[in-house]
Amino acid sequence: MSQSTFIVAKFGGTSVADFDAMSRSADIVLSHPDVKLVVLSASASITNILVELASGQETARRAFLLDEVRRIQYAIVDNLRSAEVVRDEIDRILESITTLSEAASLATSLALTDELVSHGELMSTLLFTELIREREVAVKWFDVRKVMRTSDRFGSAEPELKTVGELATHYLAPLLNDNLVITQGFIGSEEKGRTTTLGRGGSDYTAALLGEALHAGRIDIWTDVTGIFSTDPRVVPTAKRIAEISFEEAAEMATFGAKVLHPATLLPAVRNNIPVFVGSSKAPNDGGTFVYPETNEKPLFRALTLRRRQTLLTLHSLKMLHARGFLAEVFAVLARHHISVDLITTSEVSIALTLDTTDTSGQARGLLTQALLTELSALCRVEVEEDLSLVALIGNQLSQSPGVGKEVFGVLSPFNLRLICYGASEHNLCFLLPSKDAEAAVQTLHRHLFE
Ligand SMILES: Nc1ncnc2c1ncn2[C@@H]1O[C@H](COP(=O)(O)OP(=O)(O)O)[C@@H](O)[C@H]1O
Ligand SMILES: N[C@@H](CC(=O)OP(=O)(O)O)C(=O)O
Repeated sequence: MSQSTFIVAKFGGTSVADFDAMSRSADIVLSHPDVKLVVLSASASITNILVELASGQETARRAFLLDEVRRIQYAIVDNLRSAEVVRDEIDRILESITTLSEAASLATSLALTDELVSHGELMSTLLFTELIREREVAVKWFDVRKVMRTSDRFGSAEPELKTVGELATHYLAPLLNDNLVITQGFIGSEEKGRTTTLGRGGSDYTAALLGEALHAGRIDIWTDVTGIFSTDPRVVPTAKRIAEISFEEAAEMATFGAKVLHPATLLPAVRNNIPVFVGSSKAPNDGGTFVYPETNEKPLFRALTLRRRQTLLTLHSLKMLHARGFLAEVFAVLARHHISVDLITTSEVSIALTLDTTDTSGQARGLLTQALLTELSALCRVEVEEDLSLVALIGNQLSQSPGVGKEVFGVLSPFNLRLICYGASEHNLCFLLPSKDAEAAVQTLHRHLFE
């Protein structure tokens, strides 16, 4: 397969939310003959419902949630011509969801959660495959777990790249010669065959990983916005679309909370120089954003991102004054608990840090276990502050340009900033503030720097 033409197209939850959305997405696929592989998320809201079921629900709530899943998926089935065949398959999956939800109400586990949650992508892909088949196109449904080999870190499994490459070449590549292939984003399987997931929003990552494994020429991410904007258009409706953006800038945006791309999406693209396109399945003719290895334009201020539900840990130790090894001890504890630190500032007697939650549901609470707090408390006094948000200004040469601090922090003077990181990266300047002020801070900064 030629590297220059083959496209992997990924459609997110809103693009397969209902029959009309699926039909629009099918139109996009069929109008792009170079699209050979389609990666889908679960229909919008299905994953959230399955996550809730997996957390263990009492009978009445369970019945309500199961009805909701059935209602959303049946509404699509009912519009298909060969509804009965697909209905049987969807019914089998619904039965499996019911059984697993009952098990989760007795005892939950991350492995069970991944197994249960994977059913969302299994259903959306079955429905979409049938919809494409009705357009008289040679199409195959493919279970991505056959090739997406991951670690057994349920909930945020890491792909095993070499194996994924080998399995994809063996099982998936041959199918692409004569068929359009529809497969699942987000899910994978570990060595023993148990289902895993790549973390919330992980379908973008799947598309990029499969693009890498199969030497795609482009990865198209179809979502509900017409590209990557200067900030989340839901927060600032006047945000401007970015026509072209570099891998580096887009990766910074994704890492710092621009939900439009999963933070890991660009890793495979960067490794293989595969351009990424982001567009809206609701308005496919309105263009979008191209993400390229490099762009000619490198503006000082590129975009603003907002990441909610951040937790700040402040660790106070009098021992730290003129002492050696305190930071090393703290980081050893965090590493033992598989926690990567996101932002950090230090003073003579304290460390303030936030936890990197980008691979999880976006909430730090699960990371801050009692065992971790107990171990840290043995070293220092621990303070935990929640309900904070992280705002990042993404740009180029930020730390080498005079006046950036004055321009940014001057505008932010009405806000109480809890932590500032500036200087470590030339591509970002970030700060924490109470969540209640976060949108206002983004709106104010956007008005000042981008409008
Ligand atoms: N800078 C940004 N540009 C565009 N969209 C953004 C940005 N930051 C956040 N978003 C949000 O990302 C959403 C799309 O991501 P997501 O909801 O995960 O879509 P999908 O379900 O298609 O994967 C948009 O609706 C938008 O609110
Ligand atoms: N369905 C999964 C995976 C995903 O990527 O979804 P979306 O493309 O709708 O963000 C989730 O909700 O996390």
